[in-house]
Amino acid sequence: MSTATEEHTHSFQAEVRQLLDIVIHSLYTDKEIFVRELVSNASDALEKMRLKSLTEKDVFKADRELAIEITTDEEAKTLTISDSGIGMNKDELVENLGTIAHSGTKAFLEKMKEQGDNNADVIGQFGVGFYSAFMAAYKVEVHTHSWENGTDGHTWSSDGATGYSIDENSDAKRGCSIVVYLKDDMEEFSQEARIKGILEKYSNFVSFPIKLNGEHINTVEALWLKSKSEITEEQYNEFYKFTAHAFDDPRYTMHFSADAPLTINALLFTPTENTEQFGMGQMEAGVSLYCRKVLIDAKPEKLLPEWLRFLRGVIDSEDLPLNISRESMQDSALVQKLNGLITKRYLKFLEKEAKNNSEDYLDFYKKFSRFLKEGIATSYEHQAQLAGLLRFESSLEEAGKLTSFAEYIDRAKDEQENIYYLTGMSRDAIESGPYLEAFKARGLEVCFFTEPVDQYVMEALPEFKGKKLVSADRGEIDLEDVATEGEELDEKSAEKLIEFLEKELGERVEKVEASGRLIDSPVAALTPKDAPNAQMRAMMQSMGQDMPATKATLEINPRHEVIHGLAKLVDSDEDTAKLVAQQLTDNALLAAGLLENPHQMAKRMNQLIEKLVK
Ligand SMILES: Nc1ncnc2c1ncn2[C@@H]1O[C@H](COP(=O)(O)OP(=O)(O)OP(=O)(O)O)[C@@H](O)[C@H]1O
Repeated sequence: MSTATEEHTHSFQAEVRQLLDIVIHSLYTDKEIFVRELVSNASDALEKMRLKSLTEKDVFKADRELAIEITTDEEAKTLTISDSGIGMNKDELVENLGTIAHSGTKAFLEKMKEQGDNNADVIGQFGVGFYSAFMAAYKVEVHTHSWENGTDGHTWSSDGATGYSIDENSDAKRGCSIVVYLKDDMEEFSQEARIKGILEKYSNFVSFPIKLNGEHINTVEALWLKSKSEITEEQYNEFYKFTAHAFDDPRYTMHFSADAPLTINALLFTPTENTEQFGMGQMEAGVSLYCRKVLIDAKPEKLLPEWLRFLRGVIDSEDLPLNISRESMQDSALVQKLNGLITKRYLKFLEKEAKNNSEDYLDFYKKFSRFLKEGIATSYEHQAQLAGLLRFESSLEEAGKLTSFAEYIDRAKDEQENIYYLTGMSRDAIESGPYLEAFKARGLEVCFFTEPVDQYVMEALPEFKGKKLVSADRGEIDLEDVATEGEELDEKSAEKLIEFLEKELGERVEKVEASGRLIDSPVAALTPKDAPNAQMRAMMQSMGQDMPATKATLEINPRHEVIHGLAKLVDSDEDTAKLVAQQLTDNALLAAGLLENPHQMAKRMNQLIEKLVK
């Protein structure tokens, strides 16, 4: 049927060869998924065609019906899936079916490499799209003509080994016709009944007619418009996998309708896996916008906030004008309103899940907390709800146990006005730092935040339910004195010591103070109000930003033996006192992550040791 005029052979990109090797040799036990992949691609190509025809006048064979035609041929052992969608020109064939454009597939390969032989699990989490056809095929042909008038038709053909050929094909119709030449043990896919059984699962989600050997087999149904009681879990799962090209089951399925203030039918899926965690690029928005069953935009970017890009599914609103253009839609007040309403509703859903199924929620949180935190740092509107969804370790809970701000408030005394937290590299790092002891001694709980992004997140979050969020390394926190062991340095000696320290330390610190907050440490450096703290500084510096030096307040512990000793040393041996003062300051700045020039420290240490051993 095709007329080959000139033949071109091409090699697959190395990654494609690698991928095909995995697809052909190891693979999914579930062989039939390749049918789903091809039908799903056909459906996408048809949607793109429908949208294109709204704006493009010059379409090749514009009157061709938008449909999918599937034929089985038991004798020839072939399965053919044809669509009248947008098709591909030659460059697009090379780009789409010769390289790996999809960043997810690259991540898939990486993950396969990491896991070695044990890859069945990994495969379950990723799609390999079109290439999955080679699970069943010894050869695949794609006959295609792009929607663009004036371009040529082509046939792409490959055995899935090293490369493919592209020939001109003047008979190619608009769209794609994919012929799968089945391997001997895959002949079942050339039987009509087998294919019919497979298509039953999702053919009704396709909004175009599907014909199997000439017979129309689907009734287009908008699952999201049906009532929950009519839908089985399997239907929800199939719908998710089909429309989102997903390979996991949805973790949460949220299906609701509302009449006021807008008429909405929404079906939102939260995936089981966060593919960004596997080092994939940023996900694209994945909730489609419909108006009365008609697709307006498959991936509208502003329908939901960017930090909800992991959601999949459909939002259908009758209030949208059908003829709205995609560009003006993005910025319309209506879409903004939808955005706000649905985000609130979804966060409420998460709140409920967190309360009723806390184990499952924690699993979700471990994989998806990054998105919630991104939300706190970037959207003021939903901050309060998002803050309630945060989970973290704290000084009053054992290691590994996560808690929330609400639980913190329950445990705190009524009169406590602040929620205290510390950020650091790990729980260990925070616990061995100088800041926690003062809070511990006073029975005050401190939340631990140990991810690098937490610094940004906490800086962006001023309060929770009326309690101020305060970093425990801040100088301005007024902690009441607690009775502790050790005699306090008398007032006169303390004043004298402070005067000595301020003179000796000069520009290195903002000021020196005696405080009641310290328990086990002789000194601590406290970050002044409004100055970026250590983690923030490190982050800004790693991004190439110049940071002015932060001058800390040096607090001394007048009950500590080292301070008593230093006070005496000022009178008896001023040189050594100076060395000790500088060294204590270095120690405090080091613990605070504020030490700019550590080389001096080693030199001074040596001087001190010298004095000690003499
Ligand atoms: N029937 C088709 N009509 C037109 N273009 C197609 C068709 N099938 C595939 N393509 C093109 O080939 C590309 C690669 O397809 P493939 O199934 O490998 O990945 P994908 O659909 O982009 O990603 P995924 O399936 O992982 O979501 C598609 O993005 C699309 O541009």
